[in-house]
Amino acid sequence: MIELQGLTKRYGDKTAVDDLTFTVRPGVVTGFLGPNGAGKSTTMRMMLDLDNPTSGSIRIDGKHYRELHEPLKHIGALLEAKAIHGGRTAYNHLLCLAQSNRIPARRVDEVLEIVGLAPVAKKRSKGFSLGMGQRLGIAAALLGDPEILMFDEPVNGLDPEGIHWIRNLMKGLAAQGRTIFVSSHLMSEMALTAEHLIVIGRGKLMADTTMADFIAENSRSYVRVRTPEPEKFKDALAAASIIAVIDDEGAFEIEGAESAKIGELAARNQLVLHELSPQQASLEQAFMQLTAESVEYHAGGPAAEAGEAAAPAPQWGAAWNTHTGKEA
Ligand SMILES: Nc1ncnc2c1ncn2[C@@H]1O[C@H](COP(=O)(O)OP(=O)(O)OP(=O)(O)O)[C@@H](O)[C@H]1O
Repeated sequence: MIELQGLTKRYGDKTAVDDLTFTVRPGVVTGFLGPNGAGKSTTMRMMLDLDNPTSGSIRIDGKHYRELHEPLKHIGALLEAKAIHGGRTAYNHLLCLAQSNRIPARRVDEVLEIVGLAPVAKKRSKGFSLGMGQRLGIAAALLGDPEILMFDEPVNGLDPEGIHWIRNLMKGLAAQGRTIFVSSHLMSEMALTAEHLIVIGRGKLMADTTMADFIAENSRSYVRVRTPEPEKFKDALAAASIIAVIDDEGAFEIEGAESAKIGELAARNQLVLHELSPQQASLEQAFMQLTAESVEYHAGGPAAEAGEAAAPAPQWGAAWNTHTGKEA
């Protein structure tokens, strides 16, 4: 479980993360959404102790990251596949991580098997494709067999097979009772993967709810009807006091009535229907609706704010030795 309480991060007078309070629970995939610049990466970096909050706190299974004894055994993360030292073989890369966290070497073979890299374990990661690099990053995240896993944009640049694989991996890990927290810009992918959603905009919490409720609450649902007898259908609707609007294609859009009721109404009036379909917005439409106001830079809008030079970021994992060394 990951618990955020009043988490705030300011860079000068810019508030990147603004008083975030939420809990990421085990057993489900929780999606982390927000427009560009909303503060997702900053939040994830603070969760991994790569950045200090200005105020507020983060608890990983009840403890601060620094209090975790061998953090890799509690929380694993895929931030950027590029962080891998290209000169090493996949096996050696993982072995170094394992050794610095006192994880037995046999676990390296296990994770290579899980991510499907066993056949190329002795190859240098320099020659790896993007998909192989992602798999290696995931192998590193799984190394300590942690109960909590975080993935920042895990499917970026992957082919459909790779996307499918990561989706099933995350769902499988959640089904084992682990806590899975994942950010992605690909709404259609998120809709297939996540059961719960945390949505932020301009650093603030905008939604903390199930996927189904998020879509229902932030979009319009209606029944779409096409008929070759629109005038008669209009009369039938009017007689039943049902209000409809007609779209550009001449189809009826009816809110507040179930499709069964509309179908029965048409049957009673002996009307032919060519379409009778309940319409539910996609996650993307619901997301756009909710976050329209909080998008930092619209297309064609103002350029990035001046003076926002981002400091080079420490890599996650760089401090593993220090932490375990200090507290071992
Ligand atoms: N080191 C830094 N110094 C100054 N400003 C920063 C720094 N890091 C992030 N910011 C600013 O904080 C805000 C949040 O950035 P962050 O990268 O966390 O957003 P994000 O939701 O991950 O965006 P994206 O989806 O584009 O990756 C942005 O306005 C960004 O410019």
